[in-house]
Amino acid sequence: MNHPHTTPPLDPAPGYRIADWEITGLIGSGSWGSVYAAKKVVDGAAGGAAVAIKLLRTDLLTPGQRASMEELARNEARFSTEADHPHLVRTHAVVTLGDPGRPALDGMTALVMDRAERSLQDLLAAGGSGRPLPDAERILSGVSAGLAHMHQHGWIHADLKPANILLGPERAVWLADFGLTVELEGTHAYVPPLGSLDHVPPEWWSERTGIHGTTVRKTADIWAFGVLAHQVLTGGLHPFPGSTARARSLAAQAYASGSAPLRLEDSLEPGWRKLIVDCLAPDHASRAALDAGELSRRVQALHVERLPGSRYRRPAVLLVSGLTACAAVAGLAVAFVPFDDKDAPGKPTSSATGATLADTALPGAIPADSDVPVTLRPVITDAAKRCTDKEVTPVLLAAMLKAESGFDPKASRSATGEHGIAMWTPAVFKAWAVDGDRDGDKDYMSPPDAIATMAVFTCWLDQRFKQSDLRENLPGLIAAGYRTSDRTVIEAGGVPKSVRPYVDTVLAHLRDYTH
Ligand SMILES: Nc1ncnc2c1ncn2[C@@H]1O[C@H](COP(=O)(O)OP(=O)(O)OP(=O)(O)O)[C@@H](O)[C@H]1O
Repeated sequence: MNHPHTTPPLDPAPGYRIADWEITGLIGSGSWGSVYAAKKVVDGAAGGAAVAIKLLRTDLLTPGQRASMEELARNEARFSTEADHPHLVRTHAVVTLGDPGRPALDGMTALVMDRAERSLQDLLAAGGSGRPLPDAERILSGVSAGLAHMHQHGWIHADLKPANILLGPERAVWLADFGLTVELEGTHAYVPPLGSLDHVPPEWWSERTGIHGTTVRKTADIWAFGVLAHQVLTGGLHPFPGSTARARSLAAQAYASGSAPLRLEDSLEPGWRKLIVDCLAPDHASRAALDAGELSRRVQALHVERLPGSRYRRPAVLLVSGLTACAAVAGLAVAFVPFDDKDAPGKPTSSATGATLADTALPGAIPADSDVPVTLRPVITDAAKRCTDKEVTPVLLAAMLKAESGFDPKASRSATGEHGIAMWTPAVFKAWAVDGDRDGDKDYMSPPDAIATMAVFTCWLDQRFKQSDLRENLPGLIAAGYRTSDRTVIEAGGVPKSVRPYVDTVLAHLRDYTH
């Protein structure tokens, strides 16, 4: 952020305890706080899960700065605790320090978060420029999914930049730093006049700053994403020329006013170039055509991951009429696109399995001789691609669907209010719903919607368990979490007794599909 200063660390020494955690060292300092490495205290010693603790300070400030900084601290605490998505950093606790003996710390807010290994900024700083980061598309895919979730809930991040993207264990990608996050009031909200010069949209400079602050709209995040995507795909190059942030922002304003063209790096692939051009539409109105949900869908479609040891590229989740193999399921067409380096798009699908050759090479692919209905196979395979975590595979989803409903799209358990092929309860489905067939609505009785939503939810469960240091028998834990809840499994420290028979059934199906 473009803040007046970076605060000196507060230096709570290693060994200092904050609620159930013990500080082990300083990670770094930002504009209004410092972040410390810490560990959970277990049996009196700091031997538990690793976390990061951000101490938000409001000392060292003039009274004028203090008011807006206190608001930022409140914001950060509020949005951090409400954020609940695999691509938003998770906050375990917000603690107000009570330490009258240390006035510098007394009354300070501490956010206890999942600990990242590095930020995207660190990764960009370490790499040479001109080449995409090794994991560029996967990172952008996570960022766009997190952003879509925020916008869907009416929040604007308002400070999207590489320093605020954290990269965690197990290849996690988290949006972080919710200090400037705001909730929409109608079509816009107000933030204090802060933000990274390199990532604010050109209209930011001409928006009035009133008593509420500066106007910010969702399209500001879309612009910031465009800048960030350009940086990630070119090893750090900003889309606008200039050796200082001020010069680059002037170049962006010249482009927005029509006096200079947009010149993106030649090396960008056409699909990405088009997406970045759309994100960097010169004004709010033209940028508003692209909402974060659509942005995320386009990014997922461009996210083509190379599988180690495979000559195939992982198929993107994409609708391309004319190139698709369609499977009619419950009267709905599900499209899916094979990708291969050498072969032309539209590579034939195997009519026996409904899956592409590339798909059968995917880890966890549904075997040709299984009892999974042929029409469902591409739907399940497609759904599994929504999750980049290796545990969520087509065979795991298939095993769960078999245990849930025996693959019956009309299944229903009225006693528990569970319906459809994935046995969703409508309220839970609503919270996670994905439009799997992209027909404009999300329906738990529609197999593509129900299965895509199952994939996204199981992906989140998988990440929740890994973050809670539950790593053994993840397929079993995922099945248990699906039948109960993430919290029940985490509190039980494994598969709860009540769902053991169900989990055993899922694991038996999984074995059938993998042996
Ligand atoms: N959850 C986390 N896990 C590990 N490191 C973190 C975590 N959150 C922040 N950090 C790191 O701590 C340092 C300080 O972060 P902080 O958010 O306070 O400031 P910043 O983002 O660098 O700057 P500013 O707040 O001014 O934008 C950064 O290096 C950041 O990458």
